Amino acid sequence: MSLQSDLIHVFNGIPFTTRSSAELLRSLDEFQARHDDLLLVSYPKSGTHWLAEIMKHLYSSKVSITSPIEFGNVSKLEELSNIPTKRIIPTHLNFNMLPADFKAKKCKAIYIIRNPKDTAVSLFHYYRDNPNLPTIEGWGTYFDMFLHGEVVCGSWFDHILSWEEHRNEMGTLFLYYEAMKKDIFQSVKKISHYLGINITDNEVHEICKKTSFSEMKNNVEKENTDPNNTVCSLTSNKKLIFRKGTVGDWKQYFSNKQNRLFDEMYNTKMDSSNLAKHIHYDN
Ligand SMILES: Nc1ncnc2c1ncn2[C@@H]1O[C@H](COP(=O)(O)OS(=O)(=O)O)[C@@H](OP(=O)(O)O)[C@H]1O
Repeated sequence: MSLQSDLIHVFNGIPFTTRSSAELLRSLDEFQARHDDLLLVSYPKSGTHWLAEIMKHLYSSKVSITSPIEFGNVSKLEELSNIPTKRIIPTHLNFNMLPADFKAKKCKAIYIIRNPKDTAVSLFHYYRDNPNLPTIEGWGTYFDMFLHGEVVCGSWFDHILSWEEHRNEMGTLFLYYEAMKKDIFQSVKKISHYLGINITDNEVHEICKKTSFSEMKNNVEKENTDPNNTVCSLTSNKKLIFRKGTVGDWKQYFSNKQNRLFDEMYNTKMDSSNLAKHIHYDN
């Protein structure tokens, strides 16, 4: 099956939507990072918006949460360079495509990981609802596409492994969606510790309340949508982001055979991964 379509182009072997122009992707390597830039990194549908909302409250108004670095055309990079405050930059980029200056300057990065089975289901719905993504035939066809990395942003496995391989270069903090669902208080404390932000337990409790799934979903209904109001390069429509926000939804979708195929691929690809023992794969 061809990965190319009117909405998708392949760059460095990875499918991107046309919302990330080839010209922009080509010029990423010239991007000037700043020492205090913070990257919020994820494979799509792993909890990026949740993490960004936590950041917004942790820093209050002293930072700019920008649009994703791979979204738009080259003028976007100029816009980013003109931001006067500390920048929090979301991205779905594989480590190998990250602008080199972030690596040279050892910028902090937080990478959020979700059980790939739930990630796959969440991305399936995104494909169905998001006009920026090509039409897919159904769950069965999509499942094979996901497993073989023929979806936007490429292979989940390659994405995770690329960031794990270089984890020490930037001191990347890895967070796990399911651990956040289980104990958001400790997760917020962990993030604030990583960033060196002093925060009281009461303040942490407040952040937990303000960033709950229901609170964030309700807020979307009240907001106007503008082209920059998601932290996902694949859409500007926030209404597409908040679907269920649960753990284990994959069980409603995977057949026994699909589950076996997925487990085989996971075990092969993640065999030498140290992160694998932290991923909530069996939830
Ligand atoms: N606050 C909060 N708590 C728990 N879960 C949450 C929260 N906010 C978003 N979500 C769920 O995260 C999924 C979307 O992931 P992303 O934000 O990474 O999407 S995107 O790739 O940036 O578009 C998507 O998952 P699914 O519901 O399974 O589709 C969202 O519902």
